[in-house]
Amino acid sequence: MQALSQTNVNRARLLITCADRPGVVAAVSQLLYEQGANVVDSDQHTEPDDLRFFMRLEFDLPGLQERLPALEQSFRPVAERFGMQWQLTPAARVKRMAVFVSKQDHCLQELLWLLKKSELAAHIPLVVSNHPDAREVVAPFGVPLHHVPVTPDTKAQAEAEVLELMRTHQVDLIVLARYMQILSAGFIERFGRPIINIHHSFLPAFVGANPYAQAHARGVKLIGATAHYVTAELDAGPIIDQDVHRVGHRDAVADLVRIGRRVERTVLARAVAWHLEDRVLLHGNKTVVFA
Ligand SMILES: Nc1nc2c(c(=O)[nH]1)N[C@@H](CN(C=O)c1ccc(C(=O)N[C@@H](CCC(=O)O)C(=O)O)cc1)CN2
Repeated sequence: MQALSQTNVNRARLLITCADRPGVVAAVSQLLYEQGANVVDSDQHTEPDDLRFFMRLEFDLPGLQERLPALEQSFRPVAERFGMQWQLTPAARVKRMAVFVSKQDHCLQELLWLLKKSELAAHIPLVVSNHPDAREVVAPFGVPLHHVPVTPDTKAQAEAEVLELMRTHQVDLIVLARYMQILSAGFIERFGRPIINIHHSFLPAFVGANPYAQAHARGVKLIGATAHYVTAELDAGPIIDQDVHRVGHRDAVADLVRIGRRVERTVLARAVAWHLEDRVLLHGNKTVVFA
């Protein structure tokens, strides 16, 4: 069971995806009005290519916690009428986020710092790493680190151990904060919930390992970082956020790595915050982000 944060316990978020047609917005608004809800934020988008409709609403409903089952029950006929995929989430229900890291700890540090400053609406029950280095990073934040070494011969056993940790800690979201192990399709399927990765290049350029070395060899004038959902295909999942920074011929690979760290941690933090606030909707292998 996710913890309830101190945010407005009567606030909820409703995400909707369906085929676009007249009457969708009116039907949703009318239903919420009839249930006594007050809409405080609403955003929508219709994809021109396939006329797919996306909507995100935030609303307040007094006694939300007790009235949620009845609200869901009353919304179902509207969802069925329009063929909606939908998700109704109390804003106070804080997601449980596991962070995975290898040796580069700047993205982990960013997430832990933002959590400490209450700028990230999540609870981090554990950090998982294939190396022990981050133990000193997490200690001041009181977050346990589970060191699960991975070798080609032990990968399956290691993934089974990590999956059990995800289950026992009731993890809703995994964030790969420069975790340098490729997750198997089986792991992704068995976890069955969102996994966000920060790739240290402006995808789709420079997929895979060592993107800064690849970028330097190519003579790029921009380096970047990409936060994306993880799929079985490496660095090919739906992109949530990206950013870039200028570089030049005087910059060695080490300079690209140094400059890139700032971009990586900013992009990952923004993407994770948007996911935690239920602002990211999937559209095939793309996203609609109501930032
Ligand atoms: N199924 C997926 N797993 C992971 C993804 C992904 O998109 N899908 N992203 C990576 C992160 N990553 C780049 O951002 C990345 C990590 C690791 C490698 C790689 O070649 N790793 C080698 C071994 C590395 C080591 O010895 O530590 C490997 O696993 O064979 C490439 C890209 C995280 N996982």
